[in-house]
Amino acid sequence: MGWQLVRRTLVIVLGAVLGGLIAGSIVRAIQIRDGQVGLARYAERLLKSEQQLTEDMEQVKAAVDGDGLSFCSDQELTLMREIVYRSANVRDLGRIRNGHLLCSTNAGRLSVPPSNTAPDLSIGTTQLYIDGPLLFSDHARGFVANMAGVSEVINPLVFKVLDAPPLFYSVLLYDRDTRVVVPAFGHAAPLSSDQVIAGRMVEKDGIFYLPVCPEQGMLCAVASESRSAMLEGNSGLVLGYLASGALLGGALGVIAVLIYRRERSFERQLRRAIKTGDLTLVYQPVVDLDTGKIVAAEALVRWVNDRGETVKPAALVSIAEERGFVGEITTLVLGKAVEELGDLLATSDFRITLNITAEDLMNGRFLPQLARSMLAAGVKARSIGLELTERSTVNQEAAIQALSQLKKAGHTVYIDDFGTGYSSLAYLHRLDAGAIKIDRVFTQTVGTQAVTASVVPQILDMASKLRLLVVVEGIETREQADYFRAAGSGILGQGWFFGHPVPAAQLMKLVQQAPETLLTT
Ligand SMILES: Nc1nc2c(ncn2[C@@H]2O[C@@H]3COP(=O)(O)O[C@H]4[C@@H](O)[C@H](n5cnc6c(=O)[nH]c(N)nc65)O[C@@H]4COP(=O)(O)O[C@H]3[C@H]2O)c(=O)[nH]1
Repeated sequence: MGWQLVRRTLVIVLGAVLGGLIAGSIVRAIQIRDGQVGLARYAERLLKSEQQLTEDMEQVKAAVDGDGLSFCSDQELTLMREIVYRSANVRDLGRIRNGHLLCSTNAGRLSVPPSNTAPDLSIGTTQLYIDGPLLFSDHARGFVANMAGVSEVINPLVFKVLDAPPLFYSVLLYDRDTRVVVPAFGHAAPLSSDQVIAGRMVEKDGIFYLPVCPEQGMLCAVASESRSAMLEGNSGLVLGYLASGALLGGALGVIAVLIYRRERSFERQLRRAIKTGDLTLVYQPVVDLDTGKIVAAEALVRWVNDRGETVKPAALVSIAEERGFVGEITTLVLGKAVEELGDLLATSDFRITLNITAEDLMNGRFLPQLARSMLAAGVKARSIGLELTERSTVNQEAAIQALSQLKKAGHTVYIDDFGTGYSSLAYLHRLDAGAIKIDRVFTQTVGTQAVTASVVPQILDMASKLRLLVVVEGIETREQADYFRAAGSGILGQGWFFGHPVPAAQLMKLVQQAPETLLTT
């Protein structure tokens, strides 16, 4: 009892821990997704700033180019100073002739033009210096764009306003012809030119980088944020998720324990019912379609549990199979069937069929038990057929061996629910089964347009070639009965049209009655 309590508590605790873990990973995934959405929004803002800078630089150049004043004159220098004063991004403005800077707003007219150094990047006629020397002081350096006729020094803090830790930016120069990308402003981004141009999110060393390059212009941007920063914050929400996950997991654990207990109690009740013989049998008539005579019956188990509920046989058989005691049900059914119908079987050609499982086939006890029961009741082997689903014969070699033993003993083996499994014709031949029971899904297609209807004639044809007895299951209408009667001779039918499963006494009465004119002439 103590151990059981420990086990149940463990299941619930495990459920809670698992639930917490699952919720935790869901929250993390949500946080990362939200973080990436935020990063994309930030990248858009960077792009807008880049566009503004590009437009500003172009307007400044156009204003100087078209000023109509004489080159580097006092009037032009005054105008250029006004332009710089008004510009948000340009900090110094100069005039270039023959590749040499001849005057600038900061330095005035230059008697000796400064010597030219190699640019970091040349795009068309524009030469770009990321960290170029500035004229107003020996140590001053900055971003310089020398265009045809005009030189512009850009405010190094132009993007600084966008720095919003934990979000960081990098602005890069982009030469579309050579597909080369060179970092210019902001933080370093360890991406190759191709990665930047591709514009797809990349994660490197725990940092997400989102590059964006506009369709035009010479600037690209990369927005970045670390994974850990994305996962930080909103701890209330995270804790909430974790707690609900743990709660849900715990609740699932409780449900699992309850289901287990229910199954255990179901199993206990069933075992008790088998011991006390509380399982009963009903028999469903099987009719020769040619004559309308009841020639056989299928034994079907029935159980009303402690609560007065009728339990479906498929459910109790599957629990018994799962827990390894289905053989006890087979033994009980065999004993009851022989006890209830032994006289009829011993004194006539009437047959019954019993459902058996793969476990019965393999356990080695079933066959001798069957033989003993028949001997005691004076029943011949051909009076007892055994039904096996295709599923039970999956273990091919063992099934073939077990089936051949049954056949040798004189029993007919029926492949139940035929057509719903995976038996190939060749396999069926190797199994050496004597009969097939065509599943009721095929019977239902008779008289309909269902595609499977076309399978029925093929099954019948194949059965006739292999000399297999055919029982058609689930006949519910006269039309279905007529169809199969017309389809060949010697076919047997079973279904509500001929009769529901009934207790033994009622079956005996039905068998003794003259065949009803169930079939049309
Ligand atoms: N819709 C429809 N159904 C019809 C008609 N005629 C008969 N049936 C139902 O179809 C099932 C035929 O049995 P099964 O294919 O061997 O399928 C059986 C069999 O596989 C298994 N079973 C029943 N009794 C036993 C048993 O004693 N041992 C074993 N191992 N399995 C059993 O449980 C399954 C279900 O049995 P049941 O619920 O008794 O359901 C029975 C029967 O009541 C019809 O015209 N229309």
